[in-house]
Amino acid sequence: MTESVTAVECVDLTYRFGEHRAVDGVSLAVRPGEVFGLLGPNGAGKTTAIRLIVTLLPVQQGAVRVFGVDVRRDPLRARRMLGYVPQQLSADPALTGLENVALFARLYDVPRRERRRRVAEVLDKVGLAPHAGRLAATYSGGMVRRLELAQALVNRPRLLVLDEPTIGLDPVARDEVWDHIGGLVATEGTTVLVTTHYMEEADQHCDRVALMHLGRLRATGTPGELRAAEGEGATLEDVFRRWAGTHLGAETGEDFRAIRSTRRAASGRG
Ligand SMILES: Nc1ncnc2c1ncn2[C@@H]1O[C@H](COP(=O)(O)OP(=O)(O)OP(=O)(O)O)[C@@H](O)[C@H]1O
Repeated sequence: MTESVTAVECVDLTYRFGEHRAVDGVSLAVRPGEVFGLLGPNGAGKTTAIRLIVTLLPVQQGAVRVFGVDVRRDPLRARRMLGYVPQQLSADPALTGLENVALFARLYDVPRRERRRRVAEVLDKVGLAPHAGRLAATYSGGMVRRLELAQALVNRPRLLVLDEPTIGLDPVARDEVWDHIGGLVATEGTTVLVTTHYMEEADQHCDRVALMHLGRLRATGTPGELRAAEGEGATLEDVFRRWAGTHLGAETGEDFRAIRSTRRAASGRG
């Protein structure tokens, strides 16, 4: 089924921390059922933009609509349609996988009689059913990410918003996370808005991307369009480097404790 309403629409969105414009006149439209990547280096403004979209920061200037709902006017209605996986850890290491997801089912107000089934369903969807009874503290970094995905999915969101979903993961775990994201789009028609600074991943897994630098969108298009405009043989990294004048690094595989410190450092909370 084709939906005509835009999944996420930002119109001249601006957000200031004091005098500093973290997001500066951003306009973008995410289409229903696409995987849209917001790309940029640390400090580009990606997380701030995402937080505005998921209603965790108040819109100061401009507008955000999620499936036509103005998040400033009706944040509760907007929230009901979205699932959000923040960059910071949202899984509790002292709970089992199942308990973590059950907690989110309660937070999202999933009807009591449906909770057990929904929790089992999403754990199965992310491949964690066999490990549901284990403490999250014993999970690998990739399993933690998939658990967080399950937490966000228990609400059956139309829009899934992921902030750096593969940061700190090894290449195999990263592929697994992307496989699950791709599966969701294919089976449920979920719209995905994702931030990343891994250009190769964006190239491979996003339908369209927007490059963000110093609070502004510098280029938007399919990865193929952006590469072609840059010149023959160009990579998305080349496109990005031209706009940002910087290069983006790689990460190695990590476990729960290491990923916590990586994500803390990545979010500036040291
Ligand atoms: N709470 C805050 N107070 C003041 N400035 C902030 C705050 N949060 C972010 N900023 C600043 O706003 C700008 C954008 O930050 P933001 O976290 O949105 O970038 P980002 O692209 O998501 O980077 P990262 O990948 O590191 O999260 C940066 O210059 C940052 O220092």
